[in-house]
This record gives sequence, structure tokens and C-alpha cells, in this order.
Amino acid sequence: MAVALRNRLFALQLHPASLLHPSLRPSPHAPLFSLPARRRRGPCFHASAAAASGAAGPAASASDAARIFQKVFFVPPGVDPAEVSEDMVLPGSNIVVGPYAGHAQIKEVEFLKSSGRAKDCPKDGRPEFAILGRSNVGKSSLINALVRKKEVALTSKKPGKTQLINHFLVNKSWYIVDLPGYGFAKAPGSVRMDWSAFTKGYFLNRDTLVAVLLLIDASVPPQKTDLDCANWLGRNKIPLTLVFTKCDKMKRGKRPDENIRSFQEVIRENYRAHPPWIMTSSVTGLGRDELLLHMSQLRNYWDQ
Ligand SMILES: Nc1nc2c(ncn2[C@@H]2O[C@H](COP(=O)(O)OP(=O)(O)OP(=O)(O)O)[C@@H](O)[C@H]2O)c(=O)[nH]1
Ligand SMILES: [Mg+2]
Repeated sequence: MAVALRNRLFALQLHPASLLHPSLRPSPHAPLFSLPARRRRGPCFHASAAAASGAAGPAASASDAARIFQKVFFVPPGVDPAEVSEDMVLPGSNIVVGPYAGHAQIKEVEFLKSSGRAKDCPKDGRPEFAILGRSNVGKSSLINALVRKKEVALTSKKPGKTQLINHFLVNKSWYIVDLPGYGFAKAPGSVRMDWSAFTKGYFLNRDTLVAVLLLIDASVPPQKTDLDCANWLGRNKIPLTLVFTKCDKMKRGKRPDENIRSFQEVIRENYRAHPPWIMTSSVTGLGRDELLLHMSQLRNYWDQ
């Protein structure tokens, strides 16, 4: 298993996780990792047995370093937590690549429809990823970067550009969903999303939702609205991946990785375990291939 995964990573010309900035490496005090179970279809990605229970499992004979790895990294189904090693982790993330990863490239993408309400969204049963985050965090830009097209999703310097639920059909088989941003208090009432109605109608009832990609602006310190949102998703057992955006930017002398670390420290208080996270930049393409690979393993597992 480990050899196959290593080969796959090598074939993708990814760099080993040892290139992670030291500040992003797991600390011995990092929280246990788990991802909420997928609703209605049984258990989804979860912490290793040892990490979930705190008991000594197969990891008992592993080194301290290996045990820390198993606790802070996202260990997908099909991977024996005791076999996890640094070179199986996607660079700039805490995500281990498992056997469900594959077919990550996007060959074609088409805009399918915009919906004003959750109940108007497509009902064809295809799996989907929702792109969620504050206004201006870079949701539409990330979609364009993922699909490698400039204007598939419309972007703007002004917050509040995306105002409807936009479904993009990828490779005729799954959806990326661009959502309006939250936390844009200045938007006039007519263009402001009714988030309380939306969350009930979409996140809590969308059976085809594989995961939420919660975008966090890494160029600014942790924001309360983002933490509230992450906590809400966690409480409602909706699988999420934290996608840090704008990692190319520096602001107020703070490096993005310091902001990321601060965010993780705060979220740790509310999460029993840490969700998967990944660093990206829509300007430089940082994290693009890695995020697509992660999405492929979530999708393929969901689809089986
Ligand atoms: N430097 C940098 N700028 C970015 C990045 N991603 C987005 N931006 C800029 O941030 C601004 C907002 O980007 P959008 O993609 O429109 O953000 P959004 O989250 O879709 O915004 P709303 O639709 O208003 O909620 C634009 O000016 C983008 O060019 C990034 O990775 N790095
Ligand atoms: Mg947008």
C-alpha cells in the first residue's frame, strides 16, 4: 500500500510533505483528527481507531512520531493508519492520499444552472462539492483555478458578486457548486442571501453533498464568522475540508502560514479532531492538483 501510494505521488510530481513550512508541521499537542460521518450512507472518513478512541491500537508499537501523524493527518478509508508516513501526505496540507484517489484531472466543465433556492438545485443525484466562505474569500477564483478557465465563475474585487447557487458540471459526472458569500453586511437586502433559510434547505438536506470546501482567507487573521461557520458544519456532521486561500499574499507583516496556524489553534477548542486542510492560491496555482486529488478520493469513496 505505502509503496503504491508513494509511486502515485511521485508520478504526480508532488513534493514530499517534508517541504512543509516547519510551522505547519503537526505539533505533539495537535488535536485528534476526524471528519464527520456522511449522512444516510453510513460511516465516512474517520480518525484512525487509535486516534478516535485514544486507545492503543496498531499504533501502539509505532514510534511517537508515527502516532502523532495518525492523529493530526487526514487518514482516508483504505489506508492503515499504522502505515502512514510523511511521503503519503499531500504538500501544504494534512491530507494523506489513499487508494480511492484517482482521475483527478478536469477534462471538461460546463455551467449547468443558477438556482435562487435550494429546492431548485439539480436533482440528478450526481455528487457535489459546495464552495463556501466569506464574500471575497476567493470562491469563484478557486473554481476558475480548478477548472483552468478564467471566467467560468464570475469574480470581482467587490464582495457580493456571486448571488445565486451556481452548479458547474465537471466531466459530465460531478458538480462544483459556487455559492454566495456570507458575512457581507453591506450588501443591500435584495442581494443579500437569506443564510438561515439556505442552510436549512441546502446543507442539511442535500444528500448528494460529498463535502463542503470551507474557504478561509489565509492573508488575514482568523475571523469569527469563519469559525462560527466551521463550528456549525461540525455540529451538524457535515463533512468539510478547510481550504486556505490567497496563500500568495502577505498582510500586516503576517505570513499566511501564521494565520493558518492561528485559525487552527482557535478551531481546536471546538473540534475534537482536526478536519482536513490545504493551502491554495488561485494566482500561483498552489494546491490545485493536490486539492483535486483530495476531492477525487472523497468522491470515489462516496460513489462506490
Ligand atoms: N492574491 C490573490 N487574490 C485572490 C485569490 N483568489 C481570489 N483573489 C481575489 O479576491 C477577489 C475576490 O475573488 P472572488 O473569487 O470573486 O471571491 P468570491 O469569494 O467568489 O466573492 P463573492 O462572490 O463576492 O462571495 C478578486 O479580486 C480576486 O482576484 C488568490 O488566491 N490570491
Ligand atoms: Mg463569487
